[in-house]
Amino acid sequence: MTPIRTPSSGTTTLEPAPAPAVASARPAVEFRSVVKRYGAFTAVHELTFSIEAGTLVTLLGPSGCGKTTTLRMIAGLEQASSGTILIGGENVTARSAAERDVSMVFQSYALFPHMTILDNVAYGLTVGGMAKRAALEAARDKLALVGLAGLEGRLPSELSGGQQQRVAVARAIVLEPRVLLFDEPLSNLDAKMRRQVREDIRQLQQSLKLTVVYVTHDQEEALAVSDRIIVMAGGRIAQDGTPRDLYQRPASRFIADFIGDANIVPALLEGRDGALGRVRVGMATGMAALALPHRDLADGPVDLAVRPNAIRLALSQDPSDGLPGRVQFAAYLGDHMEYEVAVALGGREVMLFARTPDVDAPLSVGDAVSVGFAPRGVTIVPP
Ligand SMILES: Nc1ncnc2c1ncn2[C@@H]1O[C@H](COP(=O)(O)OP(=O)(O)OP(=O)(O)O)[C@@H](O)[C@H]1O
Repeated sequence: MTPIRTPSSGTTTLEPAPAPAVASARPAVEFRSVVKRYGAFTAVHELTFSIEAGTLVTLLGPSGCGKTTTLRMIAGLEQASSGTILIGGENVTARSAAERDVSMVFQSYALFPHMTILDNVAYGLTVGGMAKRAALEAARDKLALVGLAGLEGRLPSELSGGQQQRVAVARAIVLEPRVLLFDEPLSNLDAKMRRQVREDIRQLQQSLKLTVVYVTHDQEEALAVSDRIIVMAGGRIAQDGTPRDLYQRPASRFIADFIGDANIVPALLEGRDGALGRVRVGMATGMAALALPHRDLADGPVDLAVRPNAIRLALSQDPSDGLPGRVQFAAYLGDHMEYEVAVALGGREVMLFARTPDVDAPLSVGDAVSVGFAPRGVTIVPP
């Protein structure tokens, strides 16, 4: 019998253990038109997605978009108002948290303060009926796996935040759940530890082929750890794709701006050749047309998402060199410069945010510049 323990649901005994969270043909998690209402308020609208076993999928979005509610519905800590939730192909919609064979790692770690970390990790196994000795052995193995060999006898208070987070991960994986859930696991760590722990989580997930659903509001973290990202906004999916899809082919202005910074620049799509469209920026200038995927949009005004590092700045007032602009702000950041440059576009002044590697010959506030775009890092965004 396999126990599953979520700090808010207590410890319960489950059905005989199915296979651990390794890859299989069926989706590990499937949502079919799942809705969550709180009274008259709909927090999650008709959500449909599936998560392949052995992958790490992130639910990403701004505060209040419904990602935690979605994660908690996978865990069984919230019940869906309607729709169907499947885990490993089984309909678990009506099952409690204890009956779903999932494990959740919480922001707060939720370790037992009076127990050694070895006992913390072994706890769920012994409660589930495993002999103490075997449970301690399995716990020791998992602690070694997360890099904590030698510290088994310590209390949680004798560990750093990053180490406590690893204990929480060991405690979750020792149960060999079908799906491992992470709720903003790095939010209590400082910037340096965040990077380290996120790399550890990703490596562990890949080496054990774990199925992980991961919630964060931090787009960089999502890009760094995920096989796939489901971006949510207002309780709906705004885009579902690989990190590369989201960055290179954002489905909307919202995604372009949320995944990496983007300048939204008005432009004109004026013809096409195969998949590429001819795009003109700043009609009154000599800037050459860009050849960009037209994404099946009609000719006419379009928005471009221009990444800050795709902006090229040169000291020049010649309009044939690019769009005329003026530096409004400059900051030195060690390995790159950041600028804000005002350009006149589409009859209004647009402020562009640029990042350039040239720290040795920086531009100054007030400099007249010509602004060009490197095609890599520029994409047409659907309205
Ligand atoms: N128990 C509840 N009762 C009423 N409304 C709730 C409840 N739980 C969540 N909500 C609402 O549902 C919406 C989605 O909440 P959720 O916690 O899923 O968002 P989130 O994207 O995880 O945000 P955050 O990053 O701030 O945690 C929010 O508007 C929230 O106020």
